[in-house]
Amino acid sequence: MHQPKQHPSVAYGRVGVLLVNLGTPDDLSVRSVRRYLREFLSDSRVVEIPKPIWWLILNGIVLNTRPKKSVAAYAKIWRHDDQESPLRYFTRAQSEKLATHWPELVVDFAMRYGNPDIASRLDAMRAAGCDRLLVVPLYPQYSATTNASVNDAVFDHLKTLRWQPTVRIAHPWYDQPAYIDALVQQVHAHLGSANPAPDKILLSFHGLPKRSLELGDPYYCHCQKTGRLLAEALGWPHDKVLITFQSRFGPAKWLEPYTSDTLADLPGEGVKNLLVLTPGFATDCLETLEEIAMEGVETFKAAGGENCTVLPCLNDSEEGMQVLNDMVTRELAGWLAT
Ligand SMILES: C=CC1=C(C)c2cc3[nH]c(cc4nc(cc5[nH]c(cc1n2)c(C)c5CCC(=O)O)C(CCC(=O)O)=C4C)c(C)c3C=C
Ligand SMILES: [Fe+2]
Ligand SMILES: [Fe+2]
Repeated sequence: MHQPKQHPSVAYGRVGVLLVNLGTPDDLSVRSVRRYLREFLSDSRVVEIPKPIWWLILNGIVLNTRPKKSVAAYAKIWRHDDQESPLRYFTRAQSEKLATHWPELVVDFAMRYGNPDIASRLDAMRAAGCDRLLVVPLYPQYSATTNASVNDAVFDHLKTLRWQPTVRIAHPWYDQPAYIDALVQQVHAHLGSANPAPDKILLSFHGLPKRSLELGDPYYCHCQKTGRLLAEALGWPHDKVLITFQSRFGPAKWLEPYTSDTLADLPGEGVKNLLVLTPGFATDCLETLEEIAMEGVETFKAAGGENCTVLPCLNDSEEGMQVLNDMVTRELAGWLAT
């Protein structure tokens, strides 16, 4: 008997939320770190040097020298009990708490570089019946190097699908009241117990090549706006809230001032007690736990600084989850109404 062609047996009608963070090595081997760095640094959204020249530098120098140093740095912050890096641990935790808060949604997480990869998670959400998908690049401030790169990877995979989900990309939340509020709550909680009170607050954001700003990347301006709104919400004068940029990579000029220079200069300018936040990172990672909370604090103290507290990223804290829940509420408002 003639069998009608089966409709693909996909349940449908569900809404998915996919959190996407940067990526991180799978383990502490040089091999894993090299693989992750190769994928990361081969992305033309991240390194904009002409391909043939960069290929020679990347394969000739960077991937032969950097992985060993990076392994040593990751080893200082690795979560051995959880067998993963802080970045993946906290992203997983955010995803799990979001899923608990939104039982009607399919919530998952992916990494732009490394595992779990975006393509496999998109397939899993499709198989779970999601025909609408909210992709959340986990960066409060938009940059082409991060957000646009996530979008590239998502749409590269969607290109392979016949039945694509309806896709929405979360708007960056650098100026959202819930985000500024979460940072204010964190600072107030610290000030309540800080003795002595900090002379200044330093907001350290991940850097970018200065050229990105000149070419129109809004990241620098988003960082400045976060800083201004936070200072206003705290009622602190603007010169007491400093904005600096960390994690410079390579010989080009990056966004200034550099965090490391500022940390070395502040004690000489009379700032002995400092509070540091890294509000550009949704989760703690190598760049916050090692570069700032370890190396940065050491730099400040070696220059004569007395107290330097580095607050954790919002991570899966109550304040952090409020930011994500608020963002999902706003993004899905249209979909849930239909
Ligand atoms: C080479 C250029 C880089 C650009 C541009 C860049 C932008 C950028 N990165 C983040 C967030 C993170 N970066 C992290 C690590 C990291 N970043 C670079 C380079 C660039 N980043 C490198 C080479 C590394 C690896 C560090 C090392 O091996 O020493 C991380 C931490 C990852 C982890 O596993 O913990 C984050 C997070 C943002 C937000 C950004 C642009 C705004
Ligand atoms: Fe980076
Ligand atoms: Fe770094």
